[in-house]
Amino acid sequence: MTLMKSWVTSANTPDTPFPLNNLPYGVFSVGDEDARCGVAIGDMILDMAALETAELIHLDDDAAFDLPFWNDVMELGPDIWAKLRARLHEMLAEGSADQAAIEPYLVPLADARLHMPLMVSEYTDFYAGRQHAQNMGAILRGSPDLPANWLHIPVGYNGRASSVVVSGTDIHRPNGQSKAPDADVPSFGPSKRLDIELEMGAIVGTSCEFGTPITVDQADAMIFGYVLLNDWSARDIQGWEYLPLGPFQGKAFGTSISPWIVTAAALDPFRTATPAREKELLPYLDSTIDGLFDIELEVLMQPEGAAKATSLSKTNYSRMYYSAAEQLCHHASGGCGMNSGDLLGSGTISGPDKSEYGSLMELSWAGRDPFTLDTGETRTFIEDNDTLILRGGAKGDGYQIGFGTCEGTIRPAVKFPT
Ligand SMILES: O=C(O)/C=C/C(=O)CC(=O)CC(=O)O
Ligand SMILES: [Ca+2]
Ligand SMILES: [Mg+2]
Repeated sequence: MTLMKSWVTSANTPDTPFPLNNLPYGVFSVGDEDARCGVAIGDMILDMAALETAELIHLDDDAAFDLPFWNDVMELGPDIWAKLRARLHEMLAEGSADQAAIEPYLVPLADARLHMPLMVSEYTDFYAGRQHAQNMGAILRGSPDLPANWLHIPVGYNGRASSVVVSGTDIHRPNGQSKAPDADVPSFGPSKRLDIELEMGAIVGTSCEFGTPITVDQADAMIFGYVLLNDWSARDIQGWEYLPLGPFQGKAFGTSISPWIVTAAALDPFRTATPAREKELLPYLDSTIDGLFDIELEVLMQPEGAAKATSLSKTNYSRMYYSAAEQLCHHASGGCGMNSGDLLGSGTISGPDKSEYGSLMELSWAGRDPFTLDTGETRTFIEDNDTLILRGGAKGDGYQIGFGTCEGTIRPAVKFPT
């Protein structure tokens, strides 16, 4: 696939994250105007609500775009998603007859504030990165051996939708209960081992009914798009609470996502197969599709006052063992209905080498091996006022499908009421 040219000339440069091939969906506002749906193109946002009012685009009998979320469009399903994308391509392509009519509805990205692009109905996080699972086993349980279920089940836990926030939202260091290895009793206070997890988030567009299982191929068709996702993790809280039921408060205080939903359609040229199966999966997890994507990912850290961020690691989404479609199929397999707006975290993405690790827990090996930033400072975990940044994009021939960044700054813990 090569660059599709647009009359929005900033969309034709090789380094823009938002060429005509991409067209990611976000929610934006300018000044004190209401937040509404927009589509990124080059360094501009196409104001979908204004286009709808001007009757230049029409999806449904109800307003679909003068809303601060994309859920109404997501619910309409793949045929309408394809029609919308085709209409956007037609309007924005070089030589389009619509150029003069559309031009007034472009807003500079630099003037806009970006909001959550969807209402997250529920959030589930998986554990599908093999290197990450082996590293966590080695660090926490003394052995890199995978749990007995891991090669058979996309392991996951139910997270919190209420604390999923858009990139740029500050996160307070959580207070919580933990127990130091040499302490007799637990204590309560600000986490001392605050971490990130580099993940992709898959967004469910169409629902499947309570009680109705789906195939992996059906699950894949339900996925509207993908975002970058940081599953902030308080390792000391997690380490004390997680047996026997898994993560709880250690991951409930915040999950950040990038502001643009990159559609499954835009990512289609970058599909890759899941890796060879070490153990054959049970038939309900069979599929005919390539469920992963070749998306290059990077983790960076920027301490307060530093002129630029330090790159900590680089990896690729195609490293995962299970695809989002397999995870969604497994999730629904027992009869659990999946809703439009469901967010599935891929699990932490770590490649085989240390330069590809997707958490500070792994990069500092549980704090034993500090790393050095470009400022000369060292870190094991996150300090107050550090900013953590995830970046990602799929690289085509002379263009890229970018996600924008997923970033957040850690602020000091709030004082607990006494
Ligand atoms: O191995 C463990 O005990 C813990 C693992 C995690 O914290 C990872 C988790 O949230 C799932 C993932 O992101 O892969
Ligand atoms: Ca996680
Ligand atoms: Mg969360």
